[in-house]
Amino acid sequence: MLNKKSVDDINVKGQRVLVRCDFNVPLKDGKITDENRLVAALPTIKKLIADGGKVILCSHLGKPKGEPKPELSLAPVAKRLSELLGQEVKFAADPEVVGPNAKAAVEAMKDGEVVLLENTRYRAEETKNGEAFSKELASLADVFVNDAFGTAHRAHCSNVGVTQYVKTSVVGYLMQKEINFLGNAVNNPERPFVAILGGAKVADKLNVIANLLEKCDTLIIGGGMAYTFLKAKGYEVGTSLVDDEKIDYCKEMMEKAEKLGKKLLLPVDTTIAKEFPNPIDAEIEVSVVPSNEIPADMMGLDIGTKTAELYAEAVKSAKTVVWNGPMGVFENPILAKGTIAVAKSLAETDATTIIGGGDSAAAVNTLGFGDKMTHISTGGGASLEFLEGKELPGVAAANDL
Ligand SMILES: Nc1ncnc2c1ncn2[C@@H]1O[C@H](COP(=O)(O)OP(=O)(O)O)[C@@H](O)[C@H]1O
Ligand SMILES: O=C(OP(=O)(O)O)[C@H](O)COP(=O)(O)O
Repeated sequence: MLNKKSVDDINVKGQRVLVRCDFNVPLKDGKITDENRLVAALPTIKKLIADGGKVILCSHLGKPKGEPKPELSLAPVAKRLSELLGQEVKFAADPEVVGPNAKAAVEAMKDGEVVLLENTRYRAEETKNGEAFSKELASLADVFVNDAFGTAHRAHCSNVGVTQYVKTSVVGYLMQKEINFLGNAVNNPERPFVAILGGAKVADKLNVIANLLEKCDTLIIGGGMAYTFLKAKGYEVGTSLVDDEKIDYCKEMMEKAEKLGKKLLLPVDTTIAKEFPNPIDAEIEVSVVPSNEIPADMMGLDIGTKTAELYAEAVKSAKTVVWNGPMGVFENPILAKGTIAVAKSLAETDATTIIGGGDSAAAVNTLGFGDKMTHISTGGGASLEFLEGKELPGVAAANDL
C-alpha cells in the first residue's frame, strides 16, 4: 500500500483545493483523440466536488517550452471535462497561468465549483521546479492534491515545488490505483512473472532491464529495443533502430540473465523492409528473415511470425504480465502482426495484465483488446521509472500517512 495521505484522509468542504492532473492528451485539429487520462481523473474530482470544495484543476499539455502556444491551450480539455463531469468546468484563460484572470476566477468560486487553469508549461519556471511559480500556485489553494501519475517521474512546480508552500499535500485516487497496481506487480507478483519491453524509446527503456531482470522470471524483448541486443550478439541488423552506446550494456544484461537463471527472449525472426513507412500507414513490401540474416540495407520493423508464436507461448503460462512498448510499427497494419499476436495472448490469459506507455495503451485499445487487460496505466515514463525501482518525485512530495 502507498504510504501517503490521500483524498480519503481529508474533507475539503469550503476549502480551495488545487488538483494536479495529467491532462496531457493527444490532440488532432483541436480535438482530443484519446480521453483515457480525462476519464481516469474523474473519481478524485467527483470526490472533492462531493465534499463541497472549490476545485481548481491544473495540468501541463505537450511541451510549449515556457510560452503561451494557443494550440497547446487546455481550453478543449475544460470543454470535454465539463461533458464528462456533467457540470461546468470553467476555463481560466490566462497566459500567466496564475495571473489576474485565474485569480479572479478562483476568487469568484462557490463551493462545489470547478475551474481549470491554463497549461502550466506556459511558464518557463514550471519544468525547473522554480520557487516563484510554485508559490503562485500554492497561493491559490488551502490543500494540494496530486493525481497526475503520468507526470510523477518529473519534479516540477505544479507537482513537487507547490507542496512546499501548502499545509496539506495528498495523492488522488488515480495515483493510489496506479502505484498499488504497479507496486503489487513488481514487489509481490504472482509467478511466473513475464515482462515485455518494446517500442522506440530505446535509450530510456534499456535502463529498466537491469532492475526488471531481478524481479521477473522471463523478459521478452521486441520492437525497436531488440536490435541493440541482436547487434550485441554479433548479428548484422542493417539499418534497424540501434543504440550503439548500449551494446556493452546489452551484453551485460544477457550475461546477467544467464547468471540469474532468467529467460531473456529475443526475436528469432524479424519482419524487414527497405525503409521506414512514410506516411506511417503506407503500403510497403516486407519479408520475414531469421534475426541473424537481416541484410545490411534493410531494417527490422516488427517481430517475425515464429517469434510472435514463441512470445505468445511464453505469455500463456504467466500469472503476471507487464507490457510496455509495441512489438513493431503497429500503426501500419502490415507491421502490426507481432503486436496483435502479443496483445491477443495477453487478452486470452487469466494472468494479471498491466499495460504501460501511451503508444502501448493506444495499440491495445485500437486493436480492440483494451477491456481485456487488468490495468492500462496512464503513465509511460512514470510506470517504467516506478518499475525500475526509482522513487517518483511526484509521489514522494505528498504527506506521509
Ligand atoms: N522496430 C521498430 N523500429 C522503429 N520503431 C518502432 C519499432 N517497433 C516499434 N516502433 C515504434 O515504437 C513506437 C512506440 O514506442 P514507445 O514510445 O517507446 O512506446 P510507449 O509510448 O508505449 O512507451 C511506436 O510508434 C512504434 O511505431
Ligand atoms: O505523457 C506523459 O508521459 P508518457 O508519454 O511517458 O506517458 C506525461 O504527461 C509526461 O509528459 P512529459 O514526458 O512531456 O514530461
